[in-house]
Amino acid sequence: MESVVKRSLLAPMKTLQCCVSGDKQQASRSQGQRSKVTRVQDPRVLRSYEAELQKERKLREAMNAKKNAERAAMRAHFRRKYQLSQNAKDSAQLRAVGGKVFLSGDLARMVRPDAPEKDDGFNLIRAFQGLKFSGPMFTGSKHSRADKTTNEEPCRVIRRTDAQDTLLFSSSQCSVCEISIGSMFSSCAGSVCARPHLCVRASVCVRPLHQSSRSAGAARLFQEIPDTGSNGWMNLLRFWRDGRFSRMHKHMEESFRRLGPIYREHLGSQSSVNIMLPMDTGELFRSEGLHPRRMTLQPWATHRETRRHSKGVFLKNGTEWRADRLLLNREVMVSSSVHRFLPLLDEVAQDFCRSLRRRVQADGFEKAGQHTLTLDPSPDLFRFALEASCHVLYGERIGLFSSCPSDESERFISAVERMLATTPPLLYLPPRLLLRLRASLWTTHATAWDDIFSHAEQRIQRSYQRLQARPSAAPDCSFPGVLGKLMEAGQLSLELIRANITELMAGGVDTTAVPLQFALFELARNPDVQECVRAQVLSSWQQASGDPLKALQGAPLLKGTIKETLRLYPVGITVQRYPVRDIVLQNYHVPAGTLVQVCLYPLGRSAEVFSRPECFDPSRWSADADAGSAGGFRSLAFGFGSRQCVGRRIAENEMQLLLMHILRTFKLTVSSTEELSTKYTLILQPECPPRITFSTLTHQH
Ligand code: HEM
Repeated sequence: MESVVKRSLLAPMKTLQCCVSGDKQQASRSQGQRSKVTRVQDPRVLRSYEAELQKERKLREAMNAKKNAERAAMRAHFRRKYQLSQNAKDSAQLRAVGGKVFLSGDLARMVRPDAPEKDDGFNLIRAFQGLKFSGPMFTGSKHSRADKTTNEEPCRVIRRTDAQDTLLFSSSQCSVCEISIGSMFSSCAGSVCARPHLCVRASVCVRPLHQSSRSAGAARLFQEIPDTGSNGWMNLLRFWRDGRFSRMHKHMEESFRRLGPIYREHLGSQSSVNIMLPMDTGELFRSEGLHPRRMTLQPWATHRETRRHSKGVFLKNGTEWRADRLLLNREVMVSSSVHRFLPLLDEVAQDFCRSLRRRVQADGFEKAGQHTLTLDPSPDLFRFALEASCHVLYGERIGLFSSCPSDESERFISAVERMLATTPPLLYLPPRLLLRLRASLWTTHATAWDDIFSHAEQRIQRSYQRLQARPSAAPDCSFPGVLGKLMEAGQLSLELIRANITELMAGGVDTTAVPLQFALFELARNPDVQECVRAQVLSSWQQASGDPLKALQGAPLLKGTIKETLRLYPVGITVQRYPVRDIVLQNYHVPAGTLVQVCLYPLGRSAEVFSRPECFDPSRWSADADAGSAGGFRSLAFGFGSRQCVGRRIAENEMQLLLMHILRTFKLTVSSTEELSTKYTLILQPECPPRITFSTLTHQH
């Protein structure tokens, strides 16, 4: 019997081997042999084995196709994310499995990091996931007007009903996968489904992450959300009359106290839904779409349009924004770029401290070898921030710590201040009215921007000439600044480089100089905290042997100090988004396209979100302490997702490095530990800059 089986199997096995190895000669040889063998074998036995082999082959092919499709789906996902052209092979591999790909746990998590565990890291993969996980199609709700206008249709990832850790890639209209599988879903009524693993509605029923979406059926009407007054123009008049713009953050805090965790506000031409709780922010974040949009700063946009300047990432939207943003990320957000500019920031921070030390020694009073001087550090901090920005962006120092800094720089600093202060009152007027409004407010605003542009223009010209003059034969390896890198890359037109660099300049000075004032004040009025941070800084600095990156990594309390400062004094008091699908917040239905603002000032001071919110405690952000807390969406000063602050890495490192060197050099004290009054001028700042006492440490470390 054994010999019969062996003989009958031998030929087909050989044929198969030859097919796999591509050995034609051997294949034809074995064909010959087979004809010999089959002549002597029972054809029924042979057919049955051949059928078995055929089945096996099909199974293997199906498994291979599945694996290929899995890889193709991942490749397609990243291609779309990084805006690379699609690949026909990937599409074919996806088509081979009918557009269905079940991703295993790790891969699924890569494309769908539902709830960001950490809210402070920039992760290209996470930030540009660009995937929608639910939407009207999935929740069964009707498409809203705004939904129809949106032309984004990213891949959909749906949680399966029958598997805990598996995701189904579907692609009904997906431009990546190019496969139409609409029919797969259309026949299903949802409740009784022959193919529950393919049923969209069934998937939604078990989505565990969108608590609020689950209650969508019972959600209350949008109009039922409490508001602060239904007439936007009356409200705007009241704001102007009472000068309430400068107390916007307090107004928000008070409105939440009065109306609960969600309310609507109508101001002039703008209406918004205001929220603050992390669970609502999470829901908003998940619905921001591939091209997240913020509220347009209309006065800024009108300036660009009337002066015929291009817009940079701050003012752009859609695919244009994304294209510029990906190029900027490469130069300022990814870790290789941080390595490039960190030494430049460190150099400026060290120079600042040396110059301040000289001044304290020269002008302060001395006791037992310790020099002490009380001063308002804000003008110096503005100069520091400008010097640091220019060094990173243009690759050149502008000498602001010298005894007579240039008028040009002082003019720039004052222009940014004027531009910021005149923005909020102009923010809620329609653009046409802005243009007609030849009032001094608009003129002040527009000319402030003109000054900012002309400063940037001069710097750009200078850097351009410097780059041109670099000998091409022996290329200078030094970092040419972000501007130089963008020029070298040659992917953005000069006009777009100018637009973006000007925005980076305008956005990069006050935003860091002001939190530094608050940080110094809080460290000075919390001496125990100051000592803790200093102890960590000194030990880390010693171990890092002058390497700024290592020094920062070894002193996480510095990062905690910045996060804690921005919790209490967020530079921008809101982060705004227009959800691309209908969502449910606090059990109210919020249609797609509604302006939703996360109010950071009330969030940072909420006892519901932070324990002892009034305490300045950098250690609350340490990994251990944070792990026990309610999770993400609590530290949002830089915004979130792919549209988060593009200058974040510059800002964080710049501020941490300066604090590090100040703590190594000085002891900080304040005469009064009273709360600082704050005002809102597009950014949150102290009403009166705090005076800080700097005392030199006897042994500088
Ligand atoms: C403590 C310092 C800073 C804070 C708190 C801050 C905060 C923010 C916030 C909240 C946003 C909106 C993000 C969102 O919508 O999710 C933003 C956007 C932006 N920031 Fe910052 N920022 C800071 C420093 C900087 C610096 C130093 C620069 C330039 C070097 C900069 C340039 C920008 C730009 C260009 C955008 C627009 C990004 C986009 O729309 O793609 N910021 N910033």
